[in-house]
Amino acid sequence: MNTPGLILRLASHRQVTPAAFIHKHIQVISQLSSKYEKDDAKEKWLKEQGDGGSVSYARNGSNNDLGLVTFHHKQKLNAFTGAMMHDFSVAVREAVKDEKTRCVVVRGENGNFCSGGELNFVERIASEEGSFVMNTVMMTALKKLANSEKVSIAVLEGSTMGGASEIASACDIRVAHRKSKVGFVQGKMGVCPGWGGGRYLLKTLGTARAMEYLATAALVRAEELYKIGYVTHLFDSEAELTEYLKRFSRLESKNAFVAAKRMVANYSGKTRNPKEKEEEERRIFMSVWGHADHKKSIQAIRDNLTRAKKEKKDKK
Ligand SMILES: CC[C@H](C(=O)O)C(=O)SCCNC(=O)CCNC(=O)[C@H](O)C(C)(C)COP(=O)(O)OP(=O)(O)OC[C@H]1O[C@@H](n2cnc3c(N)ncnc32)[C@H](O)[C@@H]1OP(=O)(O)O
Repeated sequence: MNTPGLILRLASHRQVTPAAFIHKHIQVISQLSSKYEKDDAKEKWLKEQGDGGSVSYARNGSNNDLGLVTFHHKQKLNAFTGAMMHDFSVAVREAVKDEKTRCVVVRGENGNFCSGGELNFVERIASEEGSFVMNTVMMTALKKLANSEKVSIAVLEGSTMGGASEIASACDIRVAHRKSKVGFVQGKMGVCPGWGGGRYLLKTLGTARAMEYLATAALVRAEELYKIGYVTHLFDSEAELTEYLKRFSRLESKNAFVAAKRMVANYSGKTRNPKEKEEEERRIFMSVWGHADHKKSIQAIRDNLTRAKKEKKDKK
């Protein structure tokens, strides 16, 4: 069956959850939570669903500050299968604990990010158990990525569809090929964000635009997303993207780099009351102020000023 036909068939499964079913879902969730107590049982179940494709983690050879999480399923525009959701969780764990890197770049192979859930896999796991396992595993992976001390950068190319927009939104930064598009199309399949990315869609788009895009299954061009700040950089070539990514190696002090990420996360990620956020901000600041890097940087700036002043004097 071709893609549109399969999407229509899946959409006909749409089931609005009337209030009466809420109780059933609460019961079902508690039964499934005991059945799949450990995360690895859920990841194993997804791996067993197979269906091709993989996700890898590797350090970026030319720029060791960057760790690369790559989706491999080019014949289906990197659509995510169960095996890929399993691999994504493993790759994110490896990426966030890699002591050599500062950033995690998330990208699809072959010039395409990801076209969402792989339709045959999605159809096969269209059950309460499937929704619980997929949602829990992907939510855990996205939270790990968003809350890590690494700066995460999604490189959007070709199509980013449905659940893939949730991965992109969970990253700190989104850069996009000028001709790429993002489809907030979960509703077209009769569902809503289900990869645990709902909170990140709101955080990055704002309530009104998230509502508009999700309610209309909007397919949005990168240039529009750049205008609203969802995408912070547009690129037209691989060389330009490589140059852009080098910017994340400029800060000599890794301490200061991590503090910047923690400062941003403090006010955006966790739900804390303002007083706790201020105390966390102070703790973050005090972790870098007076640090060896701080003193070294003061001396470096002083040396630069002296050198610039001398050059100006010599020119006269
Ligand atoms: C809760 C989240 C939810 C979930 O988990 O399921 C979602 O992610 S909902 C979103 C699901 N994804 C989609 O609805 C996207 C479906 N694909 C398309 O709309 C188009 O493929 C598009 C716009 C991404 C690209 O169109 P284009 O014309 O450039 O390429 P083709 O359509 O010819 O696709 C090439 C090739 O890839 C196969 N393909 C693409 N997307 C999927 C997919 N999601 N699952 C399985 N296979 C996919 C497509 O069938 C073509 O294969 P071929 O064998 O050449 O026909």
